[in-house]
Amino acid sequence: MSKYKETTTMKKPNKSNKSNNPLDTPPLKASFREKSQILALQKRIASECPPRGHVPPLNQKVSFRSLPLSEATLRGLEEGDGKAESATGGKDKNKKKNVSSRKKQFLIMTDIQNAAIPHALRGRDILGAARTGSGKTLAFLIPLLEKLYRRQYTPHDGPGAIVLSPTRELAVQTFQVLRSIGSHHNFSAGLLVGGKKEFGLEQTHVPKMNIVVCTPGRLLQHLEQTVGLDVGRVCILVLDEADRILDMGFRDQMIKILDYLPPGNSTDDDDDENEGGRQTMLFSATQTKRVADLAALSLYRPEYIGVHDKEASKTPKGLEQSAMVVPLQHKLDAVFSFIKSHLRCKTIIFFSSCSQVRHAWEIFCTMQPGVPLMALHGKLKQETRTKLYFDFLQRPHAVLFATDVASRGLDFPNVDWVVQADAPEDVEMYIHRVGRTARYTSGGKALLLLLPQEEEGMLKLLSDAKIKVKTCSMNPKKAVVVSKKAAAVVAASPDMNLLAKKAFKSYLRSIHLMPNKQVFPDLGLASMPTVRFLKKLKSRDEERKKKNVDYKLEKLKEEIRAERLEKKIAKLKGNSSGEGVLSKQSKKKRSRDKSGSDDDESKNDDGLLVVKQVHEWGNPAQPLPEVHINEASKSRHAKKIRIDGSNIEEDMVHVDKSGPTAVKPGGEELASAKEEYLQRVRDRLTKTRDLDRKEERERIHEKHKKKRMKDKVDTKKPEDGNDEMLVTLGGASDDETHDDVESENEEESVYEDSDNDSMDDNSNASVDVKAHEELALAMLGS
Ligand SMILES: Nc1ncnc2c1ncn2[C@@H]1O[C@H](COP(=O)(O)OP(=O)(O)OP(=O)(O)O)[C@@H](O)[C@H]1O
Repeated sequence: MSKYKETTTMKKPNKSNKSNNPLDTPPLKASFREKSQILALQKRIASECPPRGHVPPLNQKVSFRSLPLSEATLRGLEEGDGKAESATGGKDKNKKKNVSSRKKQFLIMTDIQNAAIPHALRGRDILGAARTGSGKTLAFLIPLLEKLYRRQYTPHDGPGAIVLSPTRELAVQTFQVLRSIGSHHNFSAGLLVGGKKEFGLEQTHVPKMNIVVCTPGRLLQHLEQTVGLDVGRVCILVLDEADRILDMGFRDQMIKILDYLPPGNSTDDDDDENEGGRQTMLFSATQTKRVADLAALSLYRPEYIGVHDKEASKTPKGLEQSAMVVPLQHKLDAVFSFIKSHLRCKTIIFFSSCSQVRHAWEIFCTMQPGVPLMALHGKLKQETRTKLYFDFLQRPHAVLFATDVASRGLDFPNVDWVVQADAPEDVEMYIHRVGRTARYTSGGKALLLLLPQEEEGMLKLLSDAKIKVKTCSMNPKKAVVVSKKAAAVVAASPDMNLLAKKAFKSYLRSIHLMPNKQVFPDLGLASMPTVRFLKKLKSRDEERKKKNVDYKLEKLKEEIRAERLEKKIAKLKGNSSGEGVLSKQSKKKRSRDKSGSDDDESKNDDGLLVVKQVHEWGNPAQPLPEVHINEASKSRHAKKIRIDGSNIEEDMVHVDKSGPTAVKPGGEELASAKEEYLQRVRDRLTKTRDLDRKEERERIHEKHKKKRMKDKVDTKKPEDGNDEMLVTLGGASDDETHDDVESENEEESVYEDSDNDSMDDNSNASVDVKAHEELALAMLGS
């Protein structure tokens, strides 16, 4: 595939930045064969182009070969996309041999491609809308490549096309598809996303990139700061997920960016070769008013292509959608129950904020559900984000906790389930989130968790938008309660405690900020009740903590043992009744404690730790199984209680393995026996703790060792040196330039420098996903 070709002849900057003069077009460098192919393509485009406003019927199954496309693009499409390999999780030992057979080939156009590409080839501006997973990426990348090809751009000609993506991951993915289908073109392409430190290095490469795939912020940074960047020849601009670009507050940046670029199409002359101006294409699965605003800013007589507008549903055909009502306090239970009963699935779980994602991920990691857990959100370092993205891409089974940073455009193969733990803020967000599954022709399932308050409003909103959602409820046989364990985890660590509070606050904030108050009613949040709500949860939290500590039970056990011992001692002393060894006061206390525990039990039955009978949460009739707390944590917990002596009664008889100690309450004997006993317990616990710590250290050491080994293989440099931020998509690769590249690659080992944010205990990830590594490397830059 691609070999590097350093573009050494830099074009002089065009100060005006508005070069639209046809005379200013790049000199003709193509071979005679190419020139005649281009002429033939131009003729075909002119004669075969559909009239304005034409949208072909659906399900036409038209082949790419029937379009006036260059041989280079057709070959790229037919050779396909290496991403399909990842579906195996890279576990196939014969991978190298089977690569071509497993590559996803693009032979037949999807509906949006069939409808949009012919108009786009003619140079018309496009406002494209089609369901998620319907192939919009190729619908804009193919015309883009073709335009540069017909205009004979070479790596020396600088930027000719820009693709803007709202998120970094989406930009990476688009870049990946571009490299795959553009592998027979001789264009230079680059990926510019924020969060990387190599801005200076990027600056040297940007002016040489024919195709720039980027996020708006980073592009603007370059437009403003990179000397020598001439965007005067940009003849095609794509805004992927256009509505989101505006959503995210990119609007001002977009206006500035447009100001740098050549003006858009402005002529009615329907001939692309006349170079009327910059062609602009906007794509999204959800067209909103904002996109229309943007269209007004940058599109001229756009062709509106909404291929699924007349369809019964706005979501993919193969998608099964359901919703389940879950009270807030059972949300984690519901999510964990879901994970436990879908261990062999690939699942994305959406939360509304970074801290909620972190919180759920941290808590569930401690419970080791038996499937790799990952967390993707905007507060991670870019390197970590990229690694996670590729890690999840290649895994056959995993759970990804994510914010909406993963809701748009990402095309993870074989996602079985999308769970929305927090309701989306609007229908558009719902559509994009569920659209991470059931992509192209595959099926998928989506589950929406709703608070009782949200149920009515959200379901109405969805049905108004022609989205069919079945309501369902939890099967109690599959439900588990994690509240106790979660409370223990939170109680055990101040960091977790802080995170839990943060997660809850940001959840409240997100609900409070929800624009649609009919769907997200007060929840006690509009004014004062916010505090009430928080208070409520605090007390619940404390309850959970107490229950989890379970010190009363421990105390009771201790007392029973002591009572037995007391009897034995009394027997030895000839006091058969045993009276007086264990004080009446103590007995009273014990019975009080017993009744207290019973009370606690009944409280449990009433609320948090039970779910309703079949299909309902909160019914006291049927207690749910609790999540297994592993032995290590149990013993650690017990130690904690006893080391600080909190559960040891003043006036009690104690016993340990080394033998009974009879003590009289209040006496000197009692004091010294107690002290002795405590000392023994302390010693024993210290020993066990040391042992536990050692084991834990060894476990972590082992985990890091595995990770290091994995990283070592992962970071093997690609043979053809694809870890550049500037790549030539395909074509020429003479020895001279290759040598240059080899030496450059020697310096590049960014990926080696893995951070320690391993998101996943299971580190036996496949190491053989070169295509993805290459992109990760490209993204990380040099
Ligand atoms: N013509 C085609 N033949 C076979 N597979 C295709 C074709 N076009 C696209 N695909 C595949 O369909 C999947 C979805 O494509 P893509 O990511 O472009 O969808 P999208 O419409 O952009 O989705 P979203 O709205 O979520 O961004 C990808 O895996 C892609 O490889």
